[in-house]
Parts: sequence; structure tokens; C-alpha cells
Amino acid sequence: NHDTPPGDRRPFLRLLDYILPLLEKRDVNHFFAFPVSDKFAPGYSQIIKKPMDFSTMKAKLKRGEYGDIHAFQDDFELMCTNAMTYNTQDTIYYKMAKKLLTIGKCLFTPDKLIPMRDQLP
Ligand SMILES: COc1ccc(C(=O)NC2CCC2)cc1-c1cc(C(C)=O)n2cccnc12
Repeated sequence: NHDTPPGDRRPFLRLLDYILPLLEKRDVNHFFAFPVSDKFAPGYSQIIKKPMDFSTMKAKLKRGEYGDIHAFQDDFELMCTNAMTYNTQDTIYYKMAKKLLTIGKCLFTPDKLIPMRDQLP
């Protein structure tokens, strides 16, 4: 809105600037760092209609496309569920997706978010 000072980065957006790197760090093999290519994942674009990855989320965050924290959480969960849809349970991708989902769910709980808000630089 017009009366928001230009520097205003709504507290929840600053929270996302803080949370995104925390989640990326847990993806140690960078399996979720960039869009999955059909070259390495045959038929991926036919099976997964809404691909998502950390680089896309970072770009959306920078472009101010996340109106609230829930939209960010939805993309994070989409990224994980895509991997659990395309890959079978015995794969490293499925297992990493499951782990990230658990970490994300824990991070996004209010009792974790509220104390973070006070720690923001
Ligand atoms: C950005 O995506 C990737 C980047 C790098 C790698 C990779 O280093 N794979 C090597 C570990 C065994 C081959 C895998 C992926 C990858 C992610 C995924 C996901 C997230 O489904 N994937 C699925 C099938 C085949 N490859 C992948």
C-alpha cells in the first residue's frame, strides 16, 4: 500500500529471509537447489505439473511474490511433495524430501517462529 515506507520489509518477509537459508542448508546434496531436469529424471515434467525448488522460491521472495508466510510454506511443501510423488520411497530424493518436510513443519510452528521474530537482525 502507498503509505508503507519503501524500506519496509514486513517482519514476516524478513523472517523468510532468515528461514530460507536454514532450510537450504539441510539440503546438503543440493537436490532441491535447482529445478529438476527431465534429462536426469525421465518424464518429470509430464508427472509433476507444478515444479518447485529453492532457487525459484528465492527469486519469488526477492520479487516480493510471497504475500504471507503461508504462501512460502505452500511452495516449500509443494517442492517436498513433488519429490515424494515422482521418486519411489527407497530413493535418496524421497528420503531427503521427507526429512525436509519434517524440518519445515517444525520450523513453521508458532512457538518456533515467534522467538525468531525477536532475534531478527
Ligand atoms: C536439482 O536436482 C538434482 C541435482 C543433482 C542431483 C545429483 O547430484 N544426483 C546424483 C546423486 C546420485 C546422482 C540430483 C538432482 C535431483 C533432484 C531430484 C528430485 C528433487 O526429485 N531428482 C530426481 C531424480 C533424479 N535427480 C534428481
